[in-house]
Amino acid sequence: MPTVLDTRIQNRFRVQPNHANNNATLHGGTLMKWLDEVGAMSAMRFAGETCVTARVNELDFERPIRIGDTALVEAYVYDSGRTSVHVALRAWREEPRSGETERTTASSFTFVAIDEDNTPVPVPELSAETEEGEQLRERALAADY
Ligand SMILES: CCCCCCCCCCCCCCCC(=O)SCCNC(=O)CCNC(=O)[C@H](O)C(C)(C)COP(=O)(O)OP(=O)(O)OC[C@H]1O[C@@H](n2cnc3c(N)ncnc32)[C@H](O)[C@@H]1OP(=O)(O)O
Repeated sequence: MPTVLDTRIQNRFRVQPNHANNNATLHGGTLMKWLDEVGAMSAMRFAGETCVTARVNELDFERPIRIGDTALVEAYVYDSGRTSVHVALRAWREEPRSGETERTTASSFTFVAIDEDNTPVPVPELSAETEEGEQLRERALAADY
């Protein structure tokens, strides 16, 4: 039975001028793409199957990420259904020299595990196991991803 912490994946992206919007900050669509990529990795680690994005739940752009910052994206599975996988997503801007971070974004995406014919397939049960896993799960269920 996979645990919440087994599914926790972080990735960093260097925010370059070609990622900018007209405000010279990171384009929200680019960030959504990065959230989707890291979220899918987390869902697949949990399911042991290919997963596709079925739904982008609420997505809050709380703070901008500047060009030259590092975008730190974290995903973990906090709930599952028969074939669906619910992934909490958060992003931070990270100052590359100091490592200082500020949370910028919170969301959750729903993925569905599928077979080679694109038919939904069952996923395992999720275990919190540790206190940290339980805290992450509770935070996401309370919608503070
Ligand atoms: C470069 C800069 C440019 C920027 C520009 C912006 C970029 C911004 C990027 C954003 C990122 C977007 C995301 C892209 C990432 C891909 O490109 S992935 C490809 C896009 N996704 C797809 O093509 C999936 C299309 N959908 C499907 O194939 C089918 O609906 C699915 C998901 C396989 C489900 O099949 P189904 O026949 O509906 O299955 P069904 O048995 O009814 O339901 C199965 C389960 O799915 C759940 N489910 C089905 N539909 C949904 C739904 N809509 N919501 C929630 N759950 C659902 C059901 O509740 C059920 O759950 P369980 O009870 O089993 O746990």
